[in-house]
Amino acid sequence: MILIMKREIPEVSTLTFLKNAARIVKNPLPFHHENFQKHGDIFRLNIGPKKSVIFCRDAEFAQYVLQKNQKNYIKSEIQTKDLVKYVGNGLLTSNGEHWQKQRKLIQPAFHKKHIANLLDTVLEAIRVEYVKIRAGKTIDIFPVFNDLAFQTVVKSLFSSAASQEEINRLQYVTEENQKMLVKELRQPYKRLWFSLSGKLKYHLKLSEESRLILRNIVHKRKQNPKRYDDLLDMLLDARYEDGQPMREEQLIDEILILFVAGHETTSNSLSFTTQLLAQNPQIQDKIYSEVKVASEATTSLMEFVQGCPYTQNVILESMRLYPPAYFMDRVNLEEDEFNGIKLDKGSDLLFSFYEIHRSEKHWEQPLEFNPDRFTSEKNPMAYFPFGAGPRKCIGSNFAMYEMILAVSELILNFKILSVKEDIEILPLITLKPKNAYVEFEKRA
Ligand code: HEM
Repeated sequence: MILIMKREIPEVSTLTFLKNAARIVKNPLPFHHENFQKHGDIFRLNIGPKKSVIFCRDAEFAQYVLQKNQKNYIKSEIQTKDLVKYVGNGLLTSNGEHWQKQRKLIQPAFHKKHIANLLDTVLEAIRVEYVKIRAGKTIDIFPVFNDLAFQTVVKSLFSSAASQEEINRLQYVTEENQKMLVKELRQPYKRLWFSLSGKLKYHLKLSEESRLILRNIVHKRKQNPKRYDDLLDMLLDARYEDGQPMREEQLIDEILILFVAGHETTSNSLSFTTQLLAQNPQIQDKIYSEVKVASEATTSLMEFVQGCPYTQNVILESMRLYPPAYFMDRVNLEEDEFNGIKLDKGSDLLFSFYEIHRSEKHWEQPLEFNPDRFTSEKNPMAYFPFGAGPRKCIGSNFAMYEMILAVSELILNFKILSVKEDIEILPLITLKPKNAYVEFEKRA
């Protein structure tokens, strides 16, 4: 019989939390790091009377919660209540039976064989955005990738059914509402003011406007006998076990969710990757050689992306150091215990993927950018860029193929030059880049 010792969770007091509040609002990661260094891989942060969050950077514990005992863990209200009012109740924002039903229905649309049909559209969208890149000028690369990632999701969903004006408006609303959500989460004491001042109402109206645009696109598609084999066709074809299709408002919720989930994460990751490449010209050369060979040796884009393992490892390594989804929260439905740590029912858990991905326990020289570490696949257990378990990112293959196409197309056409030493981060709902300045030199 293995005897497991009971372990108390070290506590960080409310006073310490309040003393550090200003720097936590600016960037919570150094505060988290200091506490992990002081207390170990788990600590409880008291944030008010009877309110605390348990912070973890234990990969095994994360696997336990997200995979082994996932039935006992649900998402917190940030995603299932706060985000719902803007994007509705779909994959990212629901729990329990409703989530399960939607996941089963939507999963097949993201199968590799369907994504293969979308890759030409994705590459076309990438090329349109890269026309904006001017060689010899210092630019912040984030806005380019931000537009690229939005265009890619919209065009994969609707082919050419949405006008550029509609796409721009959908992007504007998605981004404005995400900014508003950040304000609500970071400044909860202003919630009453947001409501009284009409700010909240304005943002809910924006959501309604998006829904109207999407309803029109869906109606037109339903009347059009032509097949496009885009994501919208897949979602319209999908049937629940009882043979019924998705209700129209549910379909619109899911589309809004794909905008939110698929756009900022990808643009963050591409921005960080580009900055890391700017600092590592020898890695750009290796990508260039691989991509040149793959583009000559393959006949489809699916073959091409699968023929670029080094480029893929560069992106994986970039997401290790800068995971766009840098934390994940869960709440336990019933009391639980893991390795002697007792969790009361309803505990708020927050796993820091940023810390797990940089932990010396799991990674050799963790702060070094070394794509080759993924060749040996030594540490898959401590790597969570797309989450884990049944709620793992449904768009992970789509995102990887899109990013391989984006990086390879960039390197085929340009050398990326470094213009600043450090890579700045802005940890909001996702881990965003800040001042992502680089320069480009056109390849001959
Ligand atoms: C680099 C790009 C991406 C990253 C790092 C990323 C990361 C993640 C993570 C960590 C989760 C799990 C959240 C949780 O369990 O709490 C997730 C879920 C999700 N992602 Fe992604 N994602 C990316 C791109 C995409 C794309 C391109 C799409 C769609 C086009 C997408 C759609 C979704 C959806 C719908 C969910 C919810 C799945 C569910 O709960 O069943 N993601 N993503």
